[in-house]
Amino acid sequence: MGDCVLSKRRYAREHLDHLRRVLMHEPRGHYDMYGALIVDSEMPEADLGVLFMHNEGYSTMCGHAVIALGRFAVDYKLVREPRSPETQVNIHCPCGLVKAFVEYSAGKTGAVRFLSVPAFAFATDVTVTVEGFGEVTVDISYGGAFYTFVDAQRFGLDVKQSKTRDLVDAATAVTKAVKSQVKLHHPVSDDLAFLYGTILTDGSDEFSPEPTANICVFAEAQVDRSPTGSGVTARVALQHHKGLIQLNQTRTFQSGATGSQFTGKAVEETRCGDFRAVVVEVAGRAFYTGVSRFVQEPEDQQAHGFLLK
Ligand SMILES: O=C(O)[C@H]1NCC[C@@H]1O
Repeated sequence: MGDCVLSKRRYAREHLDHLRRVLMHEPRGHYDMYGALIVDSEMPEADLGVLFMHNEGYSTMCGHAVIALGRFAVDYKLVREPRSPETQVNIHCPCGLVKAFVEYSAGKTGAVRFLSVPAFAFATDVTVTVEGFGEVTVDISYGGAFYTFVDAQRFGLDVKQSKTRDLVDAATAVTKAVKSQVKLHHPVSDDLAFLYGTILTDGSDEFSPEPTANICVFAEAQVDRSPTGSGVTARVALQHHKGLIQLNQTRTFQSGATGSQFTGKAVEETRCGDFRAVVVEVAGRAFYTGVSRFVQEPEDQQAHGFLLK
C-alpha cells in the first residue's frame, strides 16, 4: 500500500476502489455517504492514520470525521491513557497531521476541537465564467482541501431557505468552472492540488457573534450535512486574509442543510510555502448512531453497489 498516508490514499484509489463503492454506495450507503478508514501512519507522533471516502473517491481532509474519530479513538482505546479535561489524539490525515483534543471526564468523552494543517487563501476575487450564470467572482481557499467560496445571493439563493437541489446545481456549476479555468497548486504535494468543492455562504464574512451559515457541495455533487470542518478552516483563513477576523476571534458556522454548528478561529500565523497561512482551530460534537456489520453475498447482482443520481 505504500508507507505514507498520501500514498495509501493513492493505492486505495487505484487498487481498492471496489471496496469504497461497496460501502459508500447503495444499498449499504447512499449518494451522500461519507466514510473514514483507519490506517497505520508513518509519523511517530500520530496515534492513527485515516483515509476519507465519499461518493466519488478519497478526500484529503475531513473535519467532521476528525471530530468523530477523536471521540472514537479515546472510547476504543486507540490512544494511550486518556487524560482529563482533554485527551490529545494525533490523527494523520492525507493533508498532514491534525491534532484533536477530546473532552474527557469521569470516563466519558465529549466535545472535540482540532488544530488543522496550515490554511491559506489561494486566490481572491477571481472571475470565472459559470455555465448558466455568466461571470461570477469567487474566492479560493485551502483548509486541508481546496474550496471555492461564493455568496449564494449571487445566484438568487439562500443557504438556509433555498431548495437543496438548486444550491447543489449552482455550486456544481461553479466547481466545474473553477476546475477548468483555474490551476491550483499546493506547496507540499501535487496530490493536494485539486478543487474538492464549492461552499455557498450567506455572505456574512465580517466578524460577528452571530452564526454564519454555509453549505458545502463536494466530490460528485455530494452535500455535506455538517458545517464542513475543512471548509470552516478554509473560510476562517480567507476571512483572516481579508482582515475580517482577527487571531483568536471565535465565529460560529452553521450548516445551511441541517443547522448543525461548529466554531472556528485562527490561532496562529504561519506559512505554507510562499503563502501566508494560519493554523485554525475548529470545534464541534459528534455522536454515536450505531454499529454496522456489512456483508456481500456472491449471488447478489448488486453486491458491488450502485448510485441513483
Ligand atoms: O467536515 C469536513 O471537512 C468534510 N465534510 C464533508 C466534506 C469535508 O471533507
